[in-house]
Parts: sequence; C-alpha cells; structure tokens
Amino acid sequence: MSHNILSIAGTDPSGGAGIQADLKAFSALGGYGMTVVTALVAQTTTGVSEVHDVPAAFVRSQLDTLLTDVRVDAVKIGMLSNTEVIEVVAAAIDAYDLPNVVVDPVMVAKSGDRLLAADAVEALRTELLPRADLITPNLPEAADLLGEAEAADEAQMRSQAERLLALGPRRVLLKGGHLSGATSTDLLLSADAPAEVLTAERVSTTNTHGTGCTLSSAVAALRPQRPTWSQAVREAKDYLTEALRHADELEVGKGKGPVHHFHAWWGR
Ligand SMILES: Nc1ncnc2c1ncn2[C@@H]1O[C@H](COP(=O)(O)OP(=O)(O)OP(=O)(O)O)[C@@H](O)[C@H]1O
Ligand SMILES: Cc1ncc(CO)c(N)n1
Repeated sequence: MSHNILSIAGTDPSGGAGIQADLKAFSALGGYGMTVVTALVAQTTTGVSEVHDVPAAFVRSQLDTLLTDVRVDAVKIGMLSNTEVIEVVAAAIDAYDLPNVVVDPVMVAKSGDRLLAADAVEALRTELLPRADLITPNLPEAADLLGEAEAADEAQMRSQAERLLALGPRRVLLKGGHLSGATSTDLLLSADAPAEVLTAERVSTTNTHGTGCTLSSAVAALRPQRPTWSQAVREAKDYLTEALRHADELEVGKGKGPVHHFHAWWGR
C-alpha cells in the first residue's frame, strides 16, 4: 500500500530546507509526497533575503482543493508565517480529520532570520499544538513556546518537554541539536508511553541547513509504515544522522549546506 504524505510549509530555492527538503525525505523513505505552500522564501545556504507570504485564503484554497480529492496518511507542518495561516491550517486538520499530524514549530532559520511573526507564537501554542500528534521543537523554539530561558542540559530539556506536553500535543520530540558535545541527543515524551532518550553521534559538518525539516518529514513519512511513533521517530533520527554523515559529498553554496537524502537511503 502506498502512503500519501503532505507537507504544509515554506520554500527554499537551494533545496536544503522547507518544502524541498520535505519532498526529498518523503521520497527517500518510500512516501508519496504532496505540498501546500505557505510562503515563498528567497533563501539559500547563507540566509534569508526575503519572505513573500501566501495569502491565508489561498493556503485554504490549496488545502480544500487537495483534500477533497486525495487521501492523506500523514502530515508534516513547517513554516506557517503568521496567525491567519495558522488558523486556516488548524481548521483544515479538524475539517478533514487529518491523521498523524507532525508539527515542526518553525520560528527562526539557522541564519537567525524570522520565519514566523513574533505575534503568531501565541496562535501556534493555542491553535496548533493541541491538534498535533507530535511536535518537534528545537531548544530556542521550546523556550519561546514556554516563555522561558533555553534549556542548557538534558535535565532542563526533560522538564521543558514535560511542560510542552502539558500544552496539549500527544507527543513531544525536543531536539538537542543546539547543545554541544560528542552526541546530539533528543527527548521523546508522550502522555501514554515512557520517556525515551534518543542519542546519535554528533557529526562534524557545517551542512546542518534543514536538519529539523528533514527529521520531522522523515517521521511523517515513516509513521504510516511503522507500528509505533517510537519506531518511526528512532528510524527518522537514524536516517537524518546518515544524511548528515554524507552531507560533505554535496557541493551546494558557500554557507551552511544541506544534508544528503538519497545517499542516506541507498547507503543503508
Ligand atoms: N551535527 C549533528 N550531528 C548529528 N545530529 C545532529 C547534528 N545537528 C543536529 N542534529 C540532529 O538534527 C535534528 C535537528 O536538530 P536541530 O535542533 O539542529 O534542529 P533545527 O534547529 O530545528 O534545524 P533547522 O532549523 O536547520 O531545520 C535533531 O535530531 C538533532 O539531534
Ligand atoms: C521554508 C523554511 N522552513 C524551515 C526552515 C528552518 O530551517 C527554513 N530555513 N526554511
């Protein structure tokens, strides 16, 4: 049986993050990829130069047009830009009863540029988080969602993940990529299963553009093919680590380059 995986996100012309990265991860992991674009972003490996928001009414039009025709088996939600788009996406999750909703609460690009309006964080917290089966914040996003300082170690990550779970998502994957050390450790917390610590070797590479997009998309692609969220998340992290290991084979741009999707899959 084939699985249809939808990405609702912004674009990256350099192909390393956003919708382009999502499609690569879906394909590499055996999903059939589909997209609803929320924002056109002029960005590359060195940063963002301009963002052109898609009007919320047209985001709704894309969703309605697609979802009245095609069955969706999992959804990855990335950059949403503003409150109006968040409201449209939240309404679509309800109206079409979308399954396996993975929310990557994208706020700021690795380059430091904002991808979500500061006044939209509240809508993300109240409208989208409670509708998510899994949220995948990095440490700055977790801090912003909770109105707290950034976690500085695993113990603080654990208590922040618990407070994020209390905001309503069924599960939280808190990503520790922004800490330093020999490993890159994430925490998976859920209301109905024991907490899990996911540790991977920290790959020495500057090609870290789109790691978050890749991980959340890999989880969405794998979830319909695996019996549990835990299995989908663990395999997605292995996939990302493999894609990071082969990232230096790519020659893309002068800044933080992308990870290598296809090699990661065929190399397994
Ligand atoms: N150098 C690295 N080696 C191995 N794993 C890494 C490395 N950097 C990040 N990761 C892993 O990549 C995933 C994404 O982590 P991170 O916290 O960097 O996400 P992010 O900031 O949302 O990424 P982006 O904004 O670029 O999409 C996590 O599973 C993290 O542990
Ligand atoms: C469109 C888009 N989504 C997410 C990120 C996060 O890295 C990015 N840089 N661009």
